[in-house]
Amino acid sequence: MSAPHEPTAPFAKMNGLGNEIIVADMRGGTARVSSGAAIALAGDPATHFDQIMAIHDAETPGTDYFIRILNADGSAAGACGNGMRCVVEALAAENGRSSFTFETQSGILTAEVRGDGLIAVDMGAPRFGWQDIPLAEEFRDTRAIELQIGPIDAPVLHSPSVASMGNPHAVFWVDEDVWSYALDRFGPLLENHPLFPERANITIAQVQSPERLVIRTWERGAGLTRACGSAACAALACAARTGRTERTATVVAPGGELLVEWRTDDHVILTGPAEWEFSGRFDPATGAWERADAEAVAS
Ligand SMILES: N[C@@H](CCC[C@H](N)C(=O)O)C(=O)O
Repeated sequence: MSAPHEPTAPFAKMNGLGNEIIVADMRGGTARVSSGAAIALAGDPATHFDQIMAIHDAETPGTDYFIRILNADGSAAGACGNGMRCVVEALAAENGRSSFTFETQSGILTAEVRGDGLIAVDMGAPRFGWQDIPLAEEFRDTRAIELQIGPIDAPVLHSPSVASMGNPHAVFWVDEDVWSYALDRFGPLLENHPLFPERANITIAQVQSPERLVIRTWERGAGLTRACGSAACAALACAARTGRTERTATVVAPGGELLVEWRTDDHVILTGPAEWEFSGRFDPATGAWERADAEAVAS
């Protein structure tokens, strides 16, 4: 670990159901976390993360903070449900508040700490138009688009539903156990398929009952993760839209269970836990970092 250059910013290493998150406190200044810093932190096993959630001062009246989201490859993301829960957990520990209004690249969203300690994030409305996702060509019906992988006459995965939750998602429906698919091999090919001009998060989903979905996700810019909140929301919305499930279901990811509700007002509510691991300070330009003392706990 190299010595950070000044000025440094506080961060907390956290996780949302095993989705590895760094919450970076960038308030009170104009500095941003650079792509290079993100790549450096992701490449260090001690700080490896799937997303950085950078908390900035609010830009729009009526909002509390602006959240910038970076993937492990340094690219920007419009949404991160598990990361938003980590942000809420960190802010609630700091100021005792239980509800927040955030602005992100994809719009305004609200979140609250529930009485049982779980955190509910209003992820907004799913969008299904082909330009919204976006797709490179017109598909009038995005409940099942023409896309497959594997032998042409016996595809391994095919006909995904697609949706935007502020970020692009493709959901492939499977009958077999989700662990029987080589998502580490197919994920990168599908993420970068020419049909997705902004790449896409790739999920395989097995419907176990109208109230239970099992998913695995290859995340755009991060690879295989133990949970992806926006993918859980996209999978539930696509499942309900195609009559596969009810509008409320438990979505099971490798890291555990999330509750997803697609309300009648079109908003998707994602509920689950968030966990603090350790805190430190880092240089947002380079990613050089140091751990806080054992006594200096969550930021
Ligand atoms: N882990 C996230 C999604 C992260 C963003 C994604 N990789 C993208 O680039 O769109 C979640 O919990 O939603």
